[in-house]
Amino acid sequence: MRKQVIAGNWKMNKTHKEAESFINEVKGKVPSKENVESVVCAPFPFLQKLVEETKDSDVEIGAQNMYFEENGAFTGEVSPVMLKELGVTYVVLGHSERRDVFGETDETVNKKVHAAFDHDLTPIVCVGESLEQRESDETMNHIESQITKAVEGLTDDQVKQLIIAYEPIWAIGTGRTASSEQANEVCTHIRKVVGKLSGDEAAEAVRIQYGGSVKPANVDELLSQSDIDGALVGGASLEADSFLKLVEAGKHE
Ligand SMILES: O=C(CO)COP(=O)(O)O
Repeated sequence: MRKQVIAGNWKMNKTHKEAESFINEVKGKVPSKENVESVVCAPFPFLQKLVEETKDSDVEIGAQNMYFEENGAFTGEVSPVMLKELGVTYVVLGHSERRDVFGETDETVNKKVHAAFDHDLTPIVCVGESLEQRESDETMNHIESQITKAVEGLTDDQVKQLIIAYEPIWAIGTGRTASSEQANEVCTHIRKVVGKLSGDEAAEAVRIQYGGSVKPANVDELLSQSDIDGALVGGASLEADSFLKLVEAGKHE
C-alpha cells in the first residue's frame, strides 16, 4: 500500500514567530511517519529554524522551490545543495504559481527534478490544467504533456520515488474543489501515463497528491479515492488545528 503524504504549502505567508508557534503546536501531535508523511513546505527564511525544531519529530520540512544549479552567479536563487545542507527533505517544483507568475517552464521543472534527485531531495512535482483547458476538453492531453516533460531522463527507480501533485488551477484558492471523482479521474490518468513512460512498477509506486481547496471537511473523501495518495494543501494548512486534522486523515494503521 502506498503511504499517504500530506503536505502543507504555506506559500508566502506567516511571520517567523507564527511559523515557530505553528511548529511547536503540531510537532508532538502529528501521527507517526510510519503511517503518514506529514510535510510543511515553508518560505526559505523559516526553513533552518523549522528543521531544528522538528529534528526528533514526525514532521518533515520542505521548500517551495529551488534553482537547478549548485552554485554560481544566480542572484536571488537558492540551490539544492543549500537546501540539503539545511536538512530539508522535500521540495515543491513547478507549482502553477511558479509557472504563471514567474515564468517557469516544463524544461526548467525537468532540470529541477533532476537536481532534486541528484541531491537526495524528494520532489513534489505539480501539474494541472486551467479552467479554459478543462472547458475545452484538453485536461488529459495537457497533463500527459506536463508529466512526460517533467520525468524526461529520470530512471524508473527515480520515478518510483517521485511525488506528483495534481492541482487543477481553477481549484486553487478558489474554494472550488474538484469533485473526488473528477480528481481521481485525472490521478488515474497520471498513473497510466507514468506506466507508459516508466513501467508498471513505477506506476504502482509513484504517489499522487490532489491539491486545490482541500480542507478537513473534504479530505477524507478525496483520500479514499483509488489513485489519490495524499494532498498538497494551501490555505487549510496554515492553522495548526486544521493541519493536524488533515494529516490525521491521511493515516493508515
Ligand atoms: O496551491 C495549492 C497548494 O499547493 C492549493 O492551495 P489551496 O489549498 O489554498 O487551494
